[in-house]
Amino acid sequence: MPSNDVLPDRELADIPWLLELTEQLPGVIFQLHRAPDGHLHFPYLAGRGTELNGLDWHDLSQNALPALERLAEPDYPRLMAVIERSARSGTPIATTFRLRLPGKRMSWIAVRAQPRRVDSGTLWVGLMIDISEQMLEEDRLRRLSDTDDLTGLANRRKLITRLDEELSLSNRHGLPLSLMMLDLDHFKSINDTWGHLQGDQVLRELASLSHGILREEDLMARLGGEEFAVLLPLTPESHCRQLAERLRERIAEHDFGVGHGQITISIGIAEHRVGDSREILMQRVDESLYAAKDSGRNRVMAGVCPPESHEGAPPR
Ligand SMILES: Nc1nc2c(ncn2[C@@H]2O[C@H](COP(=O)(O)OP(=O)(O)OP(=O)(O)O)[C@@H](O)[C@H]2O)c(=O)[nH]1
Repeated sequence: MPSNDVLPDRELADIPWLLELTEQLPGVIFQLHRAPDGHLHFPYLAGRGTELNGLDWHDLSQNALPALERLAEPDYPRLMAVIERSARSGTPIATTFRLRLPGKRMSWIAVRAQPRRVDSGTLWVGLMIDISEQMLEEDRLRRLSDTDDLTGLANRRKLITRLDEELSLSNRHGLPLSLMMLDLDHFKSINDTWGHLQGDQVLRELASLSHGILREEDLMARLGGEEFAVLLPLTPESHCRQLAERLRERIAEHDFGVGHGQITISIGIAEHRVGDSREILMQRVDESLYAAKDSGRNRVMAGVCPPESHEGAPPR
């Protein structure tokens, strides 16, 4: 191998050096060939990334299928569509996919490849690199930025993102969608009497208690302070009200360690009206919550109902 790291001349004598270099690459460089009948194979594969258990790279030089069969379920049709599009349009492939190899967790792979038309079909030259660590880190950061530190619930940011998605589904398909906003009653006096740390513990317990009552597809978020919201997809207001009453009761009954019956919540609810914006829905829920506070706390109120039906839960 030459002593410097720049290839001096492209002479035949340099080929062993080049081969050694490619074998050491922390990834895979490849040629992928697609015949007119769709058959795919890798005429050339090199790099340290080829040392993957469970795949025989010699077989892949005849047929790419054993590698494609290792793709994660949704990635297979997507990658095949990307390859087809690239072959048709002559545009490069630039995508990521997940590959499952025996004895290993799912690996995230990034691929870049340039196509070229050849007599026998299409030939890509490209590279693949394992980006699993980077994806894990991105996932961790995304979770952090979506999560409320104290309670582990979603934060306002996450709620807004999910709410916008659900609103668009609801508007498109006329599906019911309800929103609940809940706020601890007289929480300041809990903090003043028991201290902020105990107050924090109450918030955490309230979060886990409520979380246990909700369905998998519901999203509970802490909006800040002692205010929470629950997004309930596919839920009309009548069901939302039942759930809110259950929550309210469960919390009023629970022993938070700060004196029995001291922790109660007020809840405002509203069902989305198709065509309304997110702001309008949130404003309606907010108004319901304030109405619940104004009319005595420890109760559930819905803005669209006449005031007399807004009374708190019937005595138990
Ligand atoms: N322990 C704790 N307290 C918090 C946190 N965030 C906000 N608070 C407290 O929550 C209290 C909210 O007080 P207020 O806005 O007056 O409301 P409230 O006392 O609950 O009264 P109502 O909502 O009108 O029933 C304040 O004492 C805040 O310091 C937190 O993260 N931890």
